[in-house]
Amino acid sequence: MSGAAIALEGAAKRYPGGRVGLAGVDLTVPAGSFFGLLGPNGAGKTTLIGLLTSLVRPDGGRIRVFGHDLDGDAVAAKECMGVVPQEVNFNSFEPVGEIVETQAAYYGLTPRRARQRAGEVLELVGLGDRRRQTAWGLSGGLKRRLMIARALVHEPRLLILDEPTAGVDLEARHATWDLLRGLNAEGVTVLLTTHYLEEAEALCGELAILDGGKVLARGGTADMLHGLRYQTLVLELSSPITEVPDLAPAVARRTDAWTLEVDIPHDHSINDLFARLSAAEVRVAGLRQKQNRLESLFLQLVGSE
Ligand SMILES: Nc1ncnc2c1ncn2[C@@H]1O[C@H](COP(=O)(O)OP(=O)(O)OP(=O)(O)O)[C@@H](O)[C@H]1O
Repeated sequence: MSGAAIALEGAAKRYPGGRVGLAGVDLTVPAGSFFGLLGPNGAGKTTLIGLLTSLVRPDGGRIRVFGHDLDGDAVAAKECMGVVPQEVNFNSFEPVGEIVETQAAYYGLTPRRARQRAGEVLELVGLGDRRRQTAWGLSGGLKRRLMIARALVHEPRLLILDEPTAGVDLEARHATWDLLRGLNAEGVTVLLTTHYLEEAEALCGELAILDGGKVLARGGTADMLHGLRYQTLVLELSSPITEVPDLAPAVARRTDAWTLEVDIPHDHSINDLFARLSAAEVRVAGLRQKQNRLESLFLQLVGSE
């Protein structure tokens, strides 16, 4: 598949009170890609999704979905996309099957086709046997999956998910990852926002990093993460030191007699660091990461602006 699933040109949003949601963003999401939007709180990710789904009115710019302009051809654009919002937004007292069938009716499916299609998508997300239950009893992870099933009912070519695994347990997260990978392998373009770097790394072939309503960086995930030059570890020592050991290529700083901060290059192994510490007779009682990798990535990008 070629061409753009999403093309933003100068997409801008300023909220009442002056807060910048998006500051004139140009961004292309290729058809068939698995694309991640990353950024700290307030970066503009939800605003971007809001503009795509017409929940937020733009102040300027042009947005096209598979070539359909959201301004003039919104119905065609919306038929191409399925949306999974951040918050659960179905009636939990309704049966699972009806939640999906009602959505199908919005897209003009006949009742018979809606029932059939609901069965297919519920089966796909692992809720085939819950059709007659109310959504009330579903776990947080299964509620998200129900929203994915609902978003897929009209067979969209583009699936947009706002933090699809926020707050769900590890097992449910991995099940959702497998589901999304499968959809993408079948040709569905996937755009998601996430706070989890490991989620972006596990799923997304391409990333855009947003901050302050602007795209700070965009590229292939592997290339972007290669830009993470080092990670910083804080080592608590079991005996005090007076001199900073030479741990090259890692670089150590003494915070106090019992604490070392060590910058290790991303391609350097922790085992090697420990071998060097041991050779320097530095004994380590505990270790933690000073920043997580996502924070480091933001800091490096903001620092290099
Ligand atoms: N309805 C609103 N009214 C006023 N300001 C808003 C509104 N929605 C968002 N903003 C502001 O716009 C900026 C971008 O917010 P947005 O929610 O798009 O960021 P985000 O990257 O999705 O953040 P999060 O990860 O916390 O969801 C922030 O400064 C936010 O405070």
